[in-house]
Amino acid sequence: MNLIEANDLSVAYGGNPVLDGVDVHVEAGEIVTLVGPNGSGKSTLVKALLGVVRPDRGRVVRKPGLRIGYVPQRLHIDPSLPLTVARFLSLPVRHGARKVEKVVGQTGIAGLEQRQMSDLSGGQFQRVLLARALLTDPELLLLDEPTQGLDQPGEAAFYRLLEEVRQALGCGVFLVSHDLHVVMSASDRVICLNHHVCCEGTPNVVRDAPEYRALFGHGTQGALALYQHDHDHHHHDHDHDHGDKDAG
Ligand SMILES: Nc1ncnc2c1ncn2[C@@H]1O[C@H](COP(=O)(O)OP(=O)(O)OP(=O)(O)O)[C@@H](O)[C@H]1O
Repeated sequence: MNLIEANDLSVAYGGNPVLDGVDVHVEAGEIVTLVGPNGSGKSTLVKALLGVVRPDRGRVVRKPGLRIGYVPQRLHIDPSLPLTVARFLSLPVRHGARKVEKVVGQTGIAGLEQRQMSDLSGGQFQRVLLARALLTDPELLLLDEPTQGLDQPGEAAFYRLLEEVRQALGCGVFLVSHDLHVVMSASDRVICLNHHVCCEGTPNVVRDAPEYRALFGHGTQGALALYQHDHDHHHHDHDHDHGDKDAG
């Protein structure tokens, strides 16, 4: 059963169509990545899934009682406002100490609890946002460009963390990325959006799809290879086919 699905979803702002007949779904335990150029409607789709944007046509169906953990695209915290990580994690709802400790461990932010939010690095900040989203035991994590502003190793580390969380919780993950980089191969499914769904499938299928190439060109292949290489401890030569297929 799908955790969430959008059926024939259309949204227009002031007569400008932003989403046009979009169908997407997320099942339990899968990581689905939404890619698309700037302004293609990715955040609008996330907001529609969250229920904060009302569609003009179509509808969003959630599994009854679905618990969603949301990690926003950005969150500005006034640096003059004293706010420790521990306090931030207790907003808007205070959770039990054991629960907090578990999530803090899961997201690798132990030791940061008494630090000011405004003093955190970009990668630490994103992990804290993820930790807060995890405190509600989400069945679905919705993340809108969670690695914005991180360098490529930071981004790769964040996606590995997401994979671990998915494994540990069995939750579905729906995340937005506009730059692709390392994200694609961490996904079970990639959906390429440009107001409508241009193409979707496994990372490799989408990477090779003409609709995707038309939008993004060929520039991301290197990044995809880099990520795969990163996970592949047996081979250090990734310039060539390993030839395994020809064996026998
Ligand atoms: N509340 C709003 N009122 C009017 N126009 C809006 C509103 N929200 C978004 N838009 C417009 O809708 C279009 C899609 O915006 P959206 O934020 O969904 O795109 P995106 O794919 O997430 O973009 P980016 O990659 O730049 O974050 C843009 O042209 C944007 O200016």
